[in-house]
Amino acid sequence: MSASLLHNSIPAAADNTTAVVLECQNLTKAYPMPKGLSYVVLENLQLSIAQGEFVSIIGHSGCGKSTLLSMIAGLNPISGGNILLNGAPIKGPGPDRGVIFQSPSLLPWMSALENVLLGVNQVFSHESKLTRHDIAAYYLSRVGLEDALHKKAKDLSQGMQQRVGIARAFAIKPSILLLDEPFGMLDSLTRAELQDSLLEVWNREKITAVMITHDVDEAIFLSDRVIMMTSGPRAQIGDVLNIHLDRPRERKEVLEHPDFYDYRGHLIAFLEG
Ligand SMILES: Nc1ncnc2c1ncn2[C@@H]1O[C@H](COP(=O)(O)OP(=O)(O)OP(=O)(O)O)[C@@H](O)[C@H]1O
Repeated sequence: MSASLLHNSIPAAADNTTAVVLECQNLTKAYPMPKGLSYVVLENLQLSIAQGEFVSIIGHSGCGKSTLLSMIAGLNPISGGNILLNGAPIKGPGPDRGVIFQSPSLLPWMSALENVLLGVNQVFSHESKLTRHDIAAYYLSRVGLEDALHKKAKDLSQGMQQRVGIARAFAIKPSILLLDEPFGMLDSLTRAELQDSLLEVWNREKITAVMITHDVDEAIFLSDRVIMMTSGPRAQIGDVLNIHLDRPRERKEVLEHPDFYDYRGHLIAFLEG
């Protein structure tokens, strides 16, 4: 198969000269309430994410993080403003967005390979069956599942199922990855292993990513930028922290980096403030 199908040539670092992939302009979301009232979760939120950036979003429970991500995914209608993906307004879900939820929701009776192929077959329908198989198998092997391609999803551990979820999202070669607390249900050891796997495959592809997390260490380890949301209602972006740690990153080096505890202190102070 052609190498271009397996490897993106997206620039490694996002800077001011890099193209904007995602833009939220005056984004507002209000949920209807009884008696004709509405609950304004987000109001006039502005957010711009450059190509190849890995951005995490943190904020208190209920501030509207999942609401924001679900609107970018096209699964939740916006109430005001705009969300532009590669300059075009988002009108609904689409394969240009790879979504990784806390629970991967695989089809339990299908193998790991078949689950990944569901998306690959749709997006690469013009490719041969062999090429589509190779794409799915490649991404499963990148997340450490080369020996589990034919195992049924129902027979995989929770961590392995989430690995399939990661492979499935990367394999469709989306413009942007949307991760909603992807490791929230895993024990701490599995969580660290999955973070390493995600980073390993992300380092090769540098697909623009937006991740919601409650874990400040995870946010620092994975991100170029951490966005801190104020508490709702009418949540906004309260602060932004740029993470200037070299890539590729190793967990031990990040934890021992002299700036790590400053970053951590900054994020925790915001959350406690
Ligand atoms: N479909 C809905 N209808 C009405 N209100 C909703 C709906 N979905 C979410 N909300 C409310 O909007 C607010 C934001 O919810 P959201 O799930 O986006 O927050 P969050 O920051 O992701 O929370 P958490 O960190 O706990 O996952 C909450 O007050 C929630 O109760």
